[in-house]
Amino acid sequence: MSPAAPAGRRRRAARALRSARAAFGLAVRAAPGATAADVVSTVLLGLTPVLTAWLTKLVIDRLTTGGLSAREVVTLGVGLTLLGSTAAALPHLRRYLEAERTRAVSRLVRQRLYAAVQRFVGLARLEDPAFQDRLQVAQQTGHIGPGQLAGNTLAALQSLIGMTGFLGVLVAMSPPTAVLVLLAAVPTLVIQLRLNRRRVAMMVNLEHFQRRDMFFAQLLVGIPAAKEVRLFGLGRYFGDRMLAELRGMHAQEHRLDRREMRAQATLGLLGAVAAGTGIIYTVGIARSGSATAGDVALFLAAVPGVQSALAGIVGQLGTMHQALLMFAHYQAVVEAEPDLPRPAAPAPTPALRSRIELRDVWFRYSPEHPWVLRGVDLDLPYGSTVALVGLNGAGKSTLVKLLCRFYDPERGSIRWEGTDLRDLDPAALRERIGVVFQDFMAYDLTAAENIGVGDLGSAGDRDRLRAAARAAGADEVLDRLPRGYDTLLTRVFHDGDDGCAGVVLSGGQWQRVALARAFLRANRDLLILDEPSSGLDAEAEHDLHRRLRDLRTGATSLLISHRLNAVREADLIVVLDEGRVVERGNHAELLARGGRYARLFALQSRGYRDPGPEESKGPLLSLSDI
Ligand SMILES: Nc1ncnc2c1ncn2[C@@H]1O[C@H](COP(=O)(O)OP(=O)(O)OP(=O)(O)O)[C@@H](O)[C@H]1O
Repeated sequence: MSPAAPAGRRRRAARALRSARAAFGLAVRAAPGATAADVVSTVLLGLTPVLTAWLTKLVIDRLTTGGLSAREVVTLGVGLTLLGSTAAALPHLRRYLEAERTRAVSRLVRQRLYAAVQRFVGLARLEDPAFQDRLQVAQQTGHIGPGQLAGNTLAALQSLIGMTGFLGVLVAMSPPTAVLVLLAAVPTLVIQLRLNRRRVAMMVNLEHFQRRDMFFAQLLVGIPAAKEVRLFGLGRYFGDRMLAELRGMHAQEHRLDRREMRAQATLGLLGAVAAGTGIIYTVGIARSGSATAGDVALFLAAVPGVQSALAGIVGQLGTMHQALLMFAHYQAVVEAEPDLPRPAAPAPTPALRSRIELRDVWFRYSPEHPWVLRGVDLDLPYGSTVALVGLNGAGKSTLVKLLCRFYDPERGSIRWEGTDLRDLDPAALRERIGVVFQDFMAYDLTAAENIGVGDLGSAGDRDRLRAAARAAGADEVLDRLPRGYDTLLTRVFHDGDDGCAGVVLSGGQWQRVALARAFLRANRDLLILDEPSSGLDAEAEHDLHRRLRDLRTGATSLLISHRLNAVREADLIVVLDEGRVVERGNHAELLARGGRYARLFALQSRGYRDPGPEESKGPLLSLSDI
């Protein structure tokens, strides 16, 4: 055996111990009263079978020797009845206490898990598939672990008390049988622990299958994909892919189940042989007169008593081990290092009064990905509107993510009033920014909530919500909804009170709601609009840009748009190509330069005019070119 093996085992044991301590701590903190009451019930329940067997032996011995007085009959009867009542009632009390504890633990664990996820201020961790797998395991099993661990420990304690009592009896009556029964349990314990490790490894491994299975199932039943699934006839295709994932999972489970079944059956056989040997031995000594009938009865109760208690302990240890291994994933998420370094003493984030500077910014999503930004130098001066244009994939939205500090540049720096974003508190920085993301969220909430989440401090102020909606051109649409601003904007949920279904907004209407959300933060220092008008009709777009002009007065804004007409009034237009700034200037300067911007602008404006004789000679692009 290599010297690394014991070290690995020690590390595993130390990790398990740490997880166990954390899990117990959580269970006790979540439900101290229920846990204490459960401990008392457990001790009582553990003592009951041994005391019952002992009283039964006394009854049999007294009966066979003929010395049972009326007083003893009453005493033994009352004792047996009390023990019977305890054995009958306490399991129900324990079930109730366990349910109470499970609920309390579930609340506490979830609260900690989601608080931990919120600590990841960036996006990289959430976009890592391996971390997502772990997060899913933590979500599904983290809340079970501590409760289950406490429950299993108490059950094991109950078995241990019972076993100790019966073992005492066995040792007194037949030490070799006691040793045999104990030895028979050792392989069970070892094999059970090994099987558990395999099961947990399999469960983690299956998580990826499960997420894909859920993904295909969601495509089949969810609303977002319903149109394409029907039109393209994808139901069968996605159904087959879902079943393939399910088959993959079941094949792994099947292999492990078979292995477990074989191991359990062999171990059961071993236990039966040990018990049989012990019984033959005791009946033998009873026949020779060295034991009473009561002793035989007690022995007959003690052997299966020890065995079932041992099996119980091994089973409980197995489940505890499994719960611990699963809980370790929860622990790993809760204790994960922050995804972005946060300064111990963040610099204050001042109001924007001079500029935001990007200096030689290089960025890629990971070392395996290509560079997305390659040495970008850019200034966003206070009070100006900078427009960012470029072809698909040029890196525009990525630059927005860096400005919000969802990621850090790999090289170079972004400075806010001269301070590197890495030295600021991300929350304080984001407080100063209002954004409409290209892939903005459509929340399955009411219209008022959909706007209010833009600034929770103003969410209850209906006048401010209306003003933001008016600025985004959404007020009229929302007013006409069945319940006005209180209408649910979804078909996924209905109003819990009267079952009133929500409504579905059009793409452009949603975009106005998202704009209203950003306008609720309009007093922020930097307003970023990533494709704010892509879904709007021509009239609404014209209207929006007029409003934006008013709103931008005195504010600093970054505008991203493929519609060059929408950015022509910007103070500075920056053309990004494959992560590099290739042109910069105002609209007139860029047109005069006759470069990439001028070509793109000519191309777009040509599309709005009747083609002249030269232009109508042929299409720029036909479907056959694709
Ligand atoms: N989370 C991510 N992980 C890995 N690569 C990404 C991620 N997000 C974007 N990319 C890649 O980065 C490049 C730039 O994407 P980005 O969204 O910044 O382009 P864009 O200029 O905004 O494009 P568009 O005009 O189409 O919105 C693309 O090649 C894209 O595939």
